[in-house]
Amino acid sequence: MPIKIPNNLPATNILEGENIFVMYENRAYSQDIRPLKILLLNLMPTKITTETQLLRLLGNSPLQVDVDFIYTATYSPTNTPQEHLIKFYETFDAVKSKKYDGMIITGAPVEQMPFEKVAYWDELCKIMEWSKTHVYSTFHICWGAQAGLYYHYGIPKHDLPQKMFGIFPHQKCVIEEEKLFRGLDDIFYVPHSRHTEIRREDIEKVPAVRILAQSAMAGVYAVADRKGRQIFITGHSEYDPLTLKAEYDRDVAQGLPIHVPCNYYPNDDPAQTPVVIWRSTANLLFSNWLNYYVYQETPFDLSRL
Ligand SMILES: CC(=O)SCCNC(=O)CCNC(=O)[C@H](O)C(C)(C)COP(=O)(O)OP(=O)(O)OC[C@H]1O[C@@H](n2cnc3c(N)ncnc32)[C@H](O)[C@@H]1OP(=O)(O)O
Ligand SMILES: N[C@@H](CCO)C(=O)O
Repeated sequence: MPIKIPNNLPATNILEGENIFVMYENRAYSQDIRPLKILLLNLMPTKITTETQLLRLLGNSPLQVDVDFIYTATYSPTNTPQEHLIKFYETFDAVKSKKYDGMIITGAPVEQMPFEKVAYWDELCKIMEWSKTHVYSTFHICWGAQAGLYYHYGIPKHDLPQKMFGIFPHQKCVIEEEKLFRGLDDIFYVPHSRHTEIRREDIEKVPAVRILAQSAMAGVYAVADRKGRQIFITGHSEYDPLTLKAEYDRDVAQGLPIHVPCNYYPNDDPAQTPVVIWRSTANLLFSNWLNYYVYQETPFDLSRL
């Protein structure tokens, strides 16, 4: 939330110089407040787990948030109980006449397929096109980010020689104070779990987007368009303490080539309990997005979007 201070307090200049968000009295008096409308396009096979993880982070805010859930009409999820989808989810057709302050497009375990081979690719393209006129800011996660960068900007994904798997240190790579990372430490940690990557050199060819943060080990982390209406995040800040363990144990049980997740278990020993070093980053990332990129920028009257 912004700090509301008298119009001519000396601290105003100092805080504005640090890019701390200050709201003048006269704007505060005229600011209308209403609940935020967020759409969650859940492409994960673990839909209930993912909903819970994302709602936990969206709930860490004084803002009221109304969430609608959608899944794909052109691909029927096999791992989520039908009753759950019927009770809590809609498809795009049911929501496409509405407008939203924010949308989240999740990851999906389809990154090793060409985009066009994914069963719901055409539907996802329609949703991403619609998001440009019906959503103020869209937050894309992992494969959702790769899909968005490819659809909107033609940026390709590339196979990695081995899975990017573990908790990696990151740094912002823009000079100015970036609102998405406000309050984060100079080095912050994020889980990654993917077989593909997007590359700096491909992104730098597209003037409409810029890289906001990266990791020396895990590569590009955060990309955004110039207005912050599209955010693309390659990691999984929302993951629970034991999500990487579940993925690791699953792959070991199936005899797949998998290494112990980096920086996760004490002494890299899978018998020990992982130590969470990414939770505070996750909470700040989502509350910063909700506050600075959604709440402060979206029109009060969404029909004017
Ligand atoms: C890069 C990222 O975004 S990472 C995010 C993805 N992370 C995860 O999915 C982690 C959790 N997932 C898992 O552990 C596993 O996928 C499991 C255990 C849930 C299921 O694994 P399996 O039984 O081996 O695979 P299964 O054949 O059921 O397909 C898994 C998922 O792949 C996706 N999928 C597979 N083929 C297709 C396809 N042709 N088109 C679209 N989606 C597909 C679906 O999401 C499917 O799950 P769903 O039907 O419930 O939506
Ligand atoms: N995080 C995913 C990667 C596959 O897209 C998994 O381990 O299942």
